[in-house]
Amino acid sequence: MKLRDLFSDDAPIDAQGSPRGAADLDVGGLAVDSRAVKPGDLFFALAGAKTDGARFIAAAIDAGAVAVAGDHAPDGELAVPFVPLGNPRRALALAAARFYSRQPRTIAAVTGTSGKTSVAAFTRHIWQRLGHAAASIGTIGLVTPTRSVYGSLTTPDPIALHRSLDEIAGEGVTHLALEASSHGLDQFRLDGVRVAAGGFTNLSRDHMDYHPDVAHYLNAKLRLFRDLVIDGGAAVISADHDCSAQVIDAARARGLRLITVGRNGDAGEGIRLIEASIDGFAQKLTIEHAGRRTAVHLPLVGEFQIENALVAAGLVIGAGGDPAAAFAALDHLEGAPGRLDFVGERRGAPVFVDYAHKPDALAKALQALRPYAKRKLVVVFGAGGDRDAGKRPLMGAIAAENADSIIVTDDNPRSEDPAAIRAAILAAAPGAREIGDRAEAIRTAIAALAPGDALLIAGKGHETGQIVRDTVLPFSDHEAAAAALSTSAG
Ligand SMILES: CC(=O)N[C@H]1[C@@H](OP(=O)(O)OP(=O)(O)OC[C@H]2O[C@@H](n3ccc(=O)[nH]c3=O)[C@H](O)[C@@H]2O)O[C@H](CO)[C@@H](O)[C@@H]1O[C@H](C)C(=O)N[C@@H](C)C(=O)N[C@H](CCC(=O)O)C(=O)O
Ligand SMILES: Nc1ncnc2c1ncn2[C@@H]1O[C@H](COP(=O)(O)OP(=O)(O)OP(=O)(O)O)[C@@H](O)[C@H]1O
Ligand SMILES: N[C@H](CCC[C@H](N)C(=O)O)C(=O)O
Ligand SMILES: [Mg+2]
Repeated sequence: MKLRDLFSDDAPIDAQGSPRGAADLDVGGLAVDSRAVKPGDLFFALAGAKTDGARFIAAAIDAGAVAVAGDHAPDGELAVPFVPLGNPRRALALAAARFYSRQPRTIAAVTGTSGKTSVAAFTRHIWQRLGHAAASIGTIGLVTPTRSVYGSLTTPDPIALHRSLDEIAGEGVTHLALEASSHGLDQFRLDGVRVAAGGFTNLSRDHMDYHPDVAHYLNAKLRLFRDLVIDGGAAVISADHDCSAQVIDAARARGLRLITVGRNGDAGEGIRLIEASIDGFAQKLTIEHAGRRTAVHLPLVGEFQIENALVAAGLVIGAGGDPAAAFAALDHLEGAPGRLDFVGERRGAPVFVDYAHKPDALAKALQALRPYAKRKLVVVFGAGGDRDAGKRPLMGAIAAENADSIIVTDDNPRSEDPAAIRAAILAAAPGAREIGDRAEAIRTAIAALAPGDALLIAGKGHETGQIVRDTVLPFSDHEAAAAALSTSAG
């Protein structure tokens, strides 16, 4: 592709010392990491959290970059043309969208502190039931009708993202549900994606190691509605939270089609939850949309899954799906792997694996399981190293308040001292036990289960490794629980 075709008119590529004719240069690929540059690539030098890509321009050119783009030209002469950009991350995403030009024709994206992975999976399930070739991209990777590929980021970087969109569109995927993380939105990773419907679940404390304050965190999420959903698109917003009004205002300001969901959802355009009750490991709901009531049998544990299911149904409707068919599909939803996943029972006490690794999620997961614990509600959890340290005592206090028995263990200590992470949680959870080895913590918890108890193993969900320093040790809560369940007598 020609260099000129990667940029829109607001990126004047012939300016600032670029040699004449640079616009006609053939670009073979895009790169943001000098170590990944291939001959013929355009290298984007991005200022980052840890270092500045401008430091690696020489390395990128040595590796074969035919042009460089960035917000400031480096000192001295460059052997290749330089493209000056006001917002290089956004320009990168838009260039990636031009370079990898195909996208599934219907794309929905969901943001919020908790529930994104679940909503993306549910949206994919509903579309599939409606007969579409549907995929999802997020924390659990890329899932299409034919394959599943694990990815390390919730919202992939723009080059990987647009490459995937182009690839799956080529494979016939017509519908895609995407997770929009606050990092992804803040770093413009999703710009250039044609989002027909945006969803919002909720907002609570997370990522305070990245965002300077909650307002910044919310503003990053609001970019989905302010900047990304296409004109005339839909905004599907859970209406039951303090922050809901701000999200609704942002969507209104854009003139998006508003679909509010939940107990405060609009019973006309939106989806109002009229009533909900637990039915074993499922829930019975009555919802109202367009003045019509529908009974739903949601085959999932956890009140929070109602919010996720309604946002997913709203996204399907907002992207043009038939409401009655979308609601009928809710009776067949499957939870995303590792989200309040029932993995077995000992002496009649159910054991669940869940991905709650932040305060509100832990509270919601424990509250969701309370009805299943006639006797003790037991929780095994830890907190990640090199992540927001402020959430550790909050999670300790939430466990103390919502569980009857607590084992604090390790969850990806990364470069930190695992004992110090545990100590920060334990300080707020008096009486909790400390067992650093996660497999042993799970074994101990399962061995002690008695009839009437319920166990929540929280924090790792679908993960398959324990990150200790630079090493990822194979570890799965599912496997650890299965092993403990099979060896525990009774
Ligand atoms: C803090 C953060 O979000 N960093 C993201 C950011 O990296 P960065 O630009 O800040 O990286 P940097 O290390 O400072 O380097 C600056 C630039 O120099 C370049 N470089 C660096 C070294 C070199 O030798 N050559 C070179 O060219 C880098 O490629 C980069 O372009 O941009 C990169 C490209 O898009 C991302 O891969 C990277 O995600 C890192 C790996 C990450 O761990 N991110 C996590 C925190 C994240 O994004 N999580 C969210 C949320 C998950 C959730 O909600 O739970 C997610 O969407 O996954
Ligand atoms: N709507 C919700 N409200 C509160 N808590 C929720 C909600 N949905 C899920 N959770 C909790 O959050 C955990 C993570 O859920 P999920 O993976 O769907 O969210 P996510 O937003 O993708 O999270 P992450 O940003 O960590 O990928 C669940 O295991 C559960 O404990
Ligand atoms: N995307 C999240 C996942 C956290 C999962 C938890 N197991 C941990 O390691 O803290 C993060 O990287 O912060
Ligand atoms: Mg997720």
